[in-house]
Amino acid sequence: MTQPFIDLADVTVRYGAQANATLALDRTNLRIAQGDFVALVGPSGCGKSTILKLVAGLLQPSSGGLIVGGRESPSSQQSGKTRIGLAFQNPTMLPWLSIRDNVMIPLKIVEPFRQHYAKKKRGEYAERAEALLAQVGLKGFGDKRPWQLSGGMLQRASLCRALIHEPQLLLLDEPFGALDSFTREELWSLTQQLWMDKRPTVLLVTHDLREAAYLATRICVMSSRPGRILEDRAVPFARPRTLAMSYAPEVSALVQELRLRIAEARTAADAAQNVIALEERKAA
Ligand SMILES: Nc1ncnc2c1ncn2[C@@H]1O[C@H](COP(=O)(O)OP(=O)(O)OP(=O)(O)O)[C@@H](O)[C@H]1O
Repeated sequence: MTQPFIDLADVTVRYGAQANATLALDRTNLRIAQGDFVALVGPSGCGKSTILKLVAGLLQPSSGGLIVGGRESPSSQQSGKTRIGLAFQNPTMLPWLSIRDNVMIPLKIVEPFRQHYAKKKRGEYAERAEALLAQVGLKGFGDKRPWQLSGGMLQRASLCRALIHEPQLLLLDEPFGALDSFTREELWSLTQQLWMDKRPTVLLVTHDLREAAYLATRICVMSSRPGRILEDRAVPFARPRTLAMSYAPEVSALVQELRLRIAEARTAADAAQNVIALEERKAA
């Protein structure tokens, strides 16, 4: 890989005061090239969202080096230089705004869009929001309020909001986790389409291994906390991938291998925890 777009070099993150800090990441390394689609999977609490927060500039590493968008260590001010789109499991929409205005929020905040927002661009931006809403199947819903939409529709709108400012980097934290399986699979296709159109760099946190195999070009499996990348797998399947392909034997085999790897990581962590508990009981 030439200059990576994202580079975590021996990154350690501790939460809380030194005496009883939680070690979330321990000398974690992860390099991602521009335009790549990387899925982070691993046991619950292993530090996946912590990596997303670091990359978003919401959190600083306790030690180690961090490059985002080719620049070092993004603070919340610096991360403004890389346009970032975010979508989470529960899309938070401002209830007093229409869906269109919710989708347009990044354009009110992120430069260079912000300086044009109040002037002539307002109408142009509204058209852009409408076009994106139509692309995700929400044509005609721009005037509705968030409470008038289903969970799946809100998640589609939240993807539009994440993409409206044409981010170079898209951070997705279990964005489809709360949806029924039909809606989830529809949104996988949509996400693949949106990624293929604009090719942002994507970092997806998910517990769904079939989702990771369908969407990602690489899947990184993390160890139990403190998290490290245990395995970095290329996902070689041709694009555009279809839902039928996600049930193909080679995809199922990959999913099964990843499942076993995560189960091993959890068992190793449980065993280590038992040893610590035994030592503590002996010492007491
Ligand atoms: N603000 C915080 N203060 C203290 N501990 C935290 C904080 N945020 C996260 N942690 C702890 O750090 C560890 C990693 O958390 P993180 O949310 O990154 O894990 P995760 O892999 O995303 O979990 P999940 O899959 O359950 O969403 C967990 O043990 C968590 O309890």
